[in-house]
Amino acid sequence: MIELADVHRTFDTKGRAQNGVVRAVDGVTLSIERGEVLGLLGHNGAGKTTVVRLIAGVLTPTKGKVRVDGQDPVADGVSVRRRLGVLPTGPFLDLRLTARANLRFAAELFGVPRDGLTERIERSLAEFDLTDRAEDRVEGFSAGMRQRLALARVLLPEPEVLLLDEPSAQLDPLAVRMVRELIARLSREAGRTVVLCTHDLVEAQLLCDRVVVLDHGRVAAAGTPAELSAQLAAAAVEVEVAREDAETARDILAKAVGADAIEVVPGPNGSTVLRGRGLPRHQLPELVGSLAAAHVRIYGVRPFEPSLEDVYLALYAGRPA
Ligand SMILES: Nc1ncnc2c1ncn2[C@@H]1O[C@H](COP(=O)(O)OP(=O)(O)OP(=O)(O)O)[C@@H](O)[C@H]1O
Repeated sequence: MIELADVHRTFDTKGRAQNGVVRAVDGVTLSIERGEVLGLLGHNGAGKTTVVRLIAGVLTPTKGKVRVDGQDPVADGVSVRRRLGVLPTGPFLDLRLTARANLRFAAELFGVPRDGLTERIERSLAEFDLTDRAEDRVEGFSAGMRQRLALARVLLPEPEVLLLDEPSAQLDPLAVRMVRELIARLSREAGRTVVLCTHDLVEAQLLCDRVVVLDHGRVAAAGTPAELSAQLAAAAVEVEVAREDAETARDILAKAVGADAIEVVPGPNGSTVLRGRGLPRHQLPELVGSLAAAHVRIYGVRPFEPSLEDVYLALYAGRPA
């Protein structure tokens, strides 16, 4: 339903970047299915927001094609925007208006039917825990309250596609959980398509069906979190041993995976955890046998499943930000 085909977007700058041109998006091809939650990851300046702005039709590609349900977000802007809910990173609320008035204004702007609108606004205020502050001007709101109101505003017209640029930035842990549950519910129950820009890898792992990692405007990796883990961060084993036996255990593990593939971290209750990358599963019993034969006190042996964070770090290892 959302297609980007070899999309480029450059910006002219006054001399600081190469030849005065920034390649914000540099040949991105990707498609996002209906009902999918797609995570856009990448360092600061990787091109995430630019991709979102291209899908929203706020920017025109320098080259390539963007389509939302077959329509061009720039040429068919009105029709495409009717289906999109965009949460930008910057402020877009009217600070002089109250929370309730901001929602009323948005409803008018997006042509939300008047029938049942008052109830809908009250429900939305309650859902985002803003009922008590509904008559206060937004200029007096904390960053987290503004973000909650911004989300309420985006969701009011019930858009089919949500483009969310860092939705949980600035939120306290409770609000973060609320927003994550909301996103999960919107995709699961309401079948909404969500494009989620985030720096939070736990959030991406939790919510996204698929993630795309951007690096200098290009797709550096794409797939489900599980696929990326399998491709990019080798499976490993974690062995928890008594601290005094860590040296012996390390030598034994090194014979199996090589000294460079071992990471040593403090474990619980004063123990030591040795993480060995790339140990084939069938060698695990032999490893445990060798450790036991050397009288290493073993407190635990577990396979280590790489998280999206490990994938991300593996992907960016040794590269400049
Ligand atoms: N309007 C603009 N004018 C000039 N350069 C721009 C403009 N918008 C984006 N850029 C540049 O394009 C590159 C990509 O920016 P973008 O905002 O898409 O990155 P991002 O991945 O969203 O970063 P962040 O994680 O910091 O939000 C950056 O080098 C940025 O400076």
